[in-house]
Amino acid sequence: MPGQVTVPVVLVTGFLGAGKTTFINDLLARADGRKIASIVNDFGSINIDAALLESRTDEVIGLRNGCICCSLQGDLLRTMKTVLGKSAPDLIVIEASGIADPAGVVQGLMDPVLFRAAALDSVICLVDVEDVLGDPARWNDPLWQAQVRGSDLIQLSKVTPGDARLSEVETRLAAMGRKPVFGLDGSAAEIGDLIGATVTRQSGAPSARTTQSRFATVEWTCPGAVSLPRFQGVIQTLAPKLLRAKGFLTLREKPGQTLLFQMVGRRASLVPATQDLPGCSLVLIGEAEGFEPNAALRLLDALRAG
Ligand SMILES: Nc1nc2c(ncn2[C@@H]2O[C@H](COP(=O)(O)OP(=O)(O)OP(=O)(O)O)[C@@H](O)[C@H]2O)c(=O)[nH]1
Repeated sequence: MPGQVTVPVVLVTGFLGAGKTTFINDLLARADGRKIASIVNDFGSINIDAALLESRTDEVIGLRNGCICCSLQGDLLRTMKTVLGKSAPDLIVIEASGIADPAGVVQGLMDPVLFRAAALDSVICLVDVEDVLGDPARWNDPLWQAQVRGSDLIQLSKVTPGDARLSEVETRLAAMGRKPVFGLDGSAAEIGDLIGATVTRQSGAPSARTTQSRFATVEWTCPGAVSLPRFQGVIQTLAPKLLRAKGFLTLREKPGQTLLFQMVGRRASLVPATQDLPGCSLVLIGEAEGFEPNAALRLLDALRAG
């Protein structure tokens, strides 16, 4: 279309809990008046990431119940067209789920009609330094590798500035051909680092297709409040098999207050949420081999009893 403005698109990828939402929120806080639309793909039907971004972005759309690298590719394209049709943002940021292979998302975004209106500028991958240093097996994880190799830029998260092991992380990422690396000194990539880069892309089949069957997910909601010690007991029981858990909680001990629960590996936090959501809604994810959703649901359901 003559005179059509092409909106830049940034895809944010990275393993479960690597810090994608945190990075996007930080980016939005530094938007300098730019109108940014965010499209967030959570792996479950409860849209936690969309809720976490809502207050910071001009428009946030959650894509649920599937993965945008495969089953939701069509939904992503339709959503992009809707966003472009109604608001003409300055930038579209897409957060892939932590189980997505970015190659599948990139393939969808290369749709020639869409590309004229919204062109993918860069793919940035969040690499959780605590995770790779704490669990060196992550370097050989095929999905993690697909996320790193499928990106143009790397942003490190959970960095302790001055940590002598950072040079090892940098060297290993460089050996995978991944540069530049942001965050070695704790800093974050700017919007200007993410757009305007000319990256040559080729459409092709996604490299890894292990994502859907590899993980098991539990979604649990409860209209009322739960007891904190009993909730902690359930999480402690499940923790060895969990890769990621997140959600909103209401506790009997703190009536009327919504809390945000986050767990990545063995590290958990429970902090006041900025949203006011009644009851509890949680998403738990683990490797299908080892994590039993029905057993987890039974433990969680027992929390309703008091
Ligand atoms: N200390 C520290 N914590 C971080 C950093 N980035 C993220 N976190 C924490 O890590 C947890 C997961 O962060 P998110 O931003 O939700 O991660 P995500 O990649 O969006 O998670 P999924 O979408 O579930 O895959 C949260 O408790 C964050 O507060 C960081 O740079 N430093």
